[in-house]
Parts: sequence; C-alpha cells; structure tokens
Amino acid sequence: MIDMQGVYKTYPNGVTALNGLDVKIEQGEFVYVVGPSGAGKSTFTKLIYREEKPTKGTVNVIDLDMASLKQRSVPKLRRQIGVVYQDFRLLPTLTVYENVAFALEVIEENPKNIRRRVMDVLDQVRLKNKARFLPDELSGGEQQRVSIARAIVNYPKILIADEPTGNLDPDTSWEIMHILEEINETGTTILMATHSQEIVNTIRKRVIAIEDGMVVRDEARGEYGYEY
Ligand SMILES: Nc1ncnc2c1ncn2[C@@H]1O[C@H](COP(=O)(O)OP(=O)(O)OP(=O)(O)O)[C@@H](O)[C@H]1O
Repeated sequence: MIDMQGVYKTYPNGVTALNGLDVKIEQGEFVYVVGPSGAGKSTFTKLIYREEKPTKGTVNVIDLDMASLKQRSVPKLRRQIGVVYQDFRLLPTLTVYENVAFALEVIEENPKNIRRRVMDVLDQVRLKNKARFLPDELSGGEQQRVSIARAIVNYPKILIADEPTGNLDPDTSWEIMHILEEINETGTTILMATHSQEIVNTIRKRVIAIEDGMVVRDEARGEYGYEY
C-alpha cells in the first residue's frame, strides 16, 4: 500500500528532512508515527499524498510510482487518501453538511448519492444532529469529527492523521481515537503522527519512530518510547 525505499528530502532552503527513510505499510494497518519535533514525520506523510516530492529514492503509494506520476493524475491519487490535521481546517462559512459534501461535489457525484453518503458519514462520527451547524458553533472535538467525516466521505484507502488530537482534551481525544479505530476496522489503512504517549501506550498498534529523517524503530505493538 505504501512502500518507500532510500527516501531523501531536502527542502529548497537546504534543510534535509528525510535522510534515507525505508518504510513498508500494508493495507489495513494502523500505524503510529512518533519522534521528536522536526524529525521528519510530517514530511514523511506529505510524500504519501504528494504534497511534497522526494529528492531521491522511490515512493510507491497504492501501486502508483510517485516519481513518474503526472501532475494531472495527482487528484486521482488524492481521492484515495483522506487527510486530517491538528487544526481541523474546516471552511468557516459552510455548515457541517456542506463542509463534508464539498469533497463529493468537486468530483461531481450525483446529488442523491451525495446526500446519502454525507448523512452516513455524519452518522458514523455521531454528528448527524449537527449537520446544519457552522464550525464555530461546535466544540473542538466535534470540529475534528467533521474533518474526519470529510476525509472519509470518498471511501479512501488511506487515512492520514497529523496529530489529530493535538488540540483536544483527553476525553475528546479518546473519542477521536475510537472513531479512527472504527474506520480502520472497515479496512482503511491509518497513519497517525502523534506526540501523545498516553494514546500510543494505551491503544497499542504498530509504532514507527523517526529521528533525523530515518526510521530508528519499527515495532508491531510498540510503545511511545519518549519522555515528552
Ligand atoms: N516547507 C519546508 N521548507 C523548509 N523546511 C521545512 C519545510 N517543512 C519542514 N521543514 C523542515 O524539515 C524538518 C522536518 O520537519 P517536519 O515538519 O517533517 O517534522 P515533524 O517531525 O513533523 O515535526 P513536528 O513533530 O514538530 O510536527 C524540520 O527541520 C523542518 O524545519
């Protein structure tokens, strides 16, 4: 599903964020990506949805070779990958329903399918009753659930969550984790970059630790392994 071999990434300012990274992730896995700030976690996830290109090395995602992927094929790749950010990134003037429907409207799904699918995912994240609310009428946890609904509305094969609980209190964070686990149970591969020792050590999954742009640890049911 995701295969990176000998991957280097140097940004135009000369900073080397990835330094010979090797990673293989199979369909249906749930993987935590941990490591110190600046280690290269976000850069690693950005290579997967082609937000960034590698400087050197091979990156294969869903059987597509990122080196030869044409710019016009990038939207097709992105339809198969959902992304959730720490800061939600909802459109503030659109309702919950519209924020989620937007992702389907841009790919010209038919209106009847859109309605059914949006209500299904809002049900999945337990927000059906808030479909008409605006983002700033919701709590942080609810906003994150909308952003998860938006990310999965297209049935993506991969869901990338970059510190999805970074702005949330502990109770709300557990709620988000249970929703991510339910999504994973339907076969979606999940990659979650996190600094939460408590989550990683409680809901045990594969842990990939990145330091200085390299994988320094990869354990099937790993631990967080840092003191911060
Ligand atoms: N667009 C960019 N241009 C230049 N340098 C960048 C860019 N994005 C990241 N970097 C640098 O690359 C290195 C790795 O950053 P990255 O965001 O991948 O780390 P991270 O592990 O996700 O950190 P954090 O846990 O703080 O989010 C850092 O030194 C960062 O300053």
